[in-house]
Amino acid sequence: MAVNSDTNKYLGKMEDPWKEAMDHAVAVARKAGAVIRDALQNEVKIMCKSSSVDLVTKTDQKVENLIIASVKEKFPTHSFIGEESVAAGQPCILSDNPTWIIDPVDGTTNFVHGFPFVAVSIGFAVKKELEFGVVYSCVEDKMYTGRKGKGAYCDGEKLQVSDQTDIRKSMIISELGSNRDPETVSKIFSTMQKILCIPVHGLRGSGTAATNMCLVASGAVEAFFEIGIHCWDIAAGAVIVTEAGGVLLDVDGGPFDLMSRRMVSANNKTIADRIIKEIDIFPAERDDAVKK
Ligand SMILES: O=P(O)(O)OC[C@@]1(O)O[C@H](CO)[C@@H](O)[C@@H]1O
Ligand SMILES: [Mg+2]
Repeated sequence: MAVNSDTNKYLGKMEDPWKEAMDHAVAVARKAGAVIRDALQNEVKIMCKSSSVDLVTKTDQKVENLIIASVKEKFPTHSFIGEESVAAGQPCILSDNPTWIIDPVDGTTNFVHGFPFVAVSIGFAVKKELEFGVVYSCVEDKMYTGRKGKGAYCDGEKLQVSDQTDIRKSMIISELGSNRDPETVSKIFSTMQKILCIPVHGLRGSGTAATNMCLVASGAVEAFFEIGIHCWDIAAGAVIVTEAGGVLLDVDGGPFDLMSRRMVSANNKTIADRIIKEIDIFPAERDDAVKK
């Protein structure tokens, strides 16, 4: 049967209603990454947000504005949750509307120190369900993508999590975070100590949650866990990990909740459950907590 090009277009859209949005995310993430790379050549002026170790720069704000303006022009009805917009007082509520969840510079501390792991992270959710994720690790120039039901890729190569089920042969990645409350820091260290002493092969941290999740998806590490991350750090990575065959759980073993600021992402449930056994949970206010 002959199919004319209009029908093809229609069928194409039916096959993937968010293809255009995802292609746009990849293009704008690449553009944003080039801005970050350029900025790395210059002296960076540092500002602080919630504390002296919660850093932000003009580049974070410039890149977030660039991404939002470019998406708004193409998809004017869509909603946004962006790290710097939330810091400036915008609400952090995930509605049913198509929503872009953006971390313009994941790894700002790395960025200001020239530590070479910085990512642009763009997740996209519809009816509160994540549809695709794009993480551009811009210093390495690696483009990671995940599309619900269609797999995860890095620069066109299909990603697959590690098949390791033995925690003693595993490499784990986590972060120390930016909370310097001594009680919280000691819980983070005690969790890391217990995991190290299982013993695991190694414990790492890249300084960017989005990159950490891509490392789980690539099979370079078996798991990444953290309490204190935000939805913009992990929305894109969540799709990339699950599409590479991995699992996402809450740190208490319950279902993953994007807005809860707690997550274990792993190659499989055996590894995730083993890590969960060692996590000393501490409180972190939800991203969507109603502000008084
Ligand atoms: O502020 P940024 O640079 O976008 O986020 C960086 C980051 O340190 O914040 C999270 C919470 O600690 C970490 O997992 C993540 O790597
Ligand atoms: Mg971040």
